[in-house]
Amino acid sequence: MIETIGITKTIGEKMILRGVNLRINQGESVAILGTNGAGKSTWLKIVAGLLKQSNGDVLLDGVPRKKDDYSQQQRLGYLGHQSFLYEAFSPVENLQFFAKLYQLKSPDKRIHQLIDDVGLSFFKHEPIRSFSRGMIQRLAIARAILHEPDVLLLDEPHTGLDQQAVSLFNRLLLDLKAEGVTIIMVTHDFPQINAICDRAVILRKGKIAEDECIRGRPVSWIHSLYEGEALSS
Ligand SMILES: Nc1ncnc2c1ncn2[C@@H]1O[C@H](COP(=O)(O)OP(=O)(O)OP(=O)(O)O)[C@@H](O)[C@H]1O
Repeated sequence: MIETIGITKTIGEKMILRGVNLRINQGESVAILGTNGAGKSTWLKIVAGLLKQSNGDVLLDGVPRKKDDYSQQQRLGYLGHQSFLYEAFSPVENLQFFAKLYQLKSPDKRIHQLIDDVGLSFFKHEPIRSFSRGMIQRLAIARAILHEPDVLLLDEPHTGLDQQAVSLFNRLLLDLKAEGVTIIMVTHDFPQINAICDRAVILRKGKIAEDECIRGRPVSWIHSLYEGEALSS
């Protein structure tokens, strides 16, 4: 379970988050929505431990989140706007490097399987510096789930993916969801929200404006919720 209690974030004069209270249970799949600049990525980075909140608490199964807590870090997979990959390395070498960081035992089979799963097996020994944006994103997805986290924090994960990669990735996410992995996805992509998520949280100006179950709802309803209309209709 992930809980953020009264999270605020101020940078300089700017108050980006204004008291975000959110509880997400293990196995939930939640979309975090909001207009540009609403504070979605900032909130996600705080949960990921990449950014420190100004006030408030982040709890992971009731335990305060600490940046250097290795066992907490091990449970989370984060995919942000930066890939964290090394361009001189091939897909295999990149994943071997991260497997070492996560101290995975005998990771080779999983590395090759994941490269296969994201459709990069043909390029697995080529340095990624010549890869397209979508290919990098495919590998970044593999990197984020390499250590089998039970909470996935995804910031606009479908960006740059072609239709085939979107389908591959969604299938992968749905498999993880079926295994009980928590999925928290910042996105503007309504069809993908509809395909993956059961709950939508809408941030407006650094605060939660809506928090609704969207299971079985059409994309148009989620749109209305986003626009602030659904509850009155
Ligand atoms: N390091 C920083 N210094 C100053 N302002 C920042 C910093 N990081 C974020 N901000 C500001 O905080 C606000 C929220 O940013 P954030 O990236 O969290 O928004 P977002 O909801 O993810 O937006 P988008 O949909 O555009 O990705 C923005 O106005 C942004 O300019």
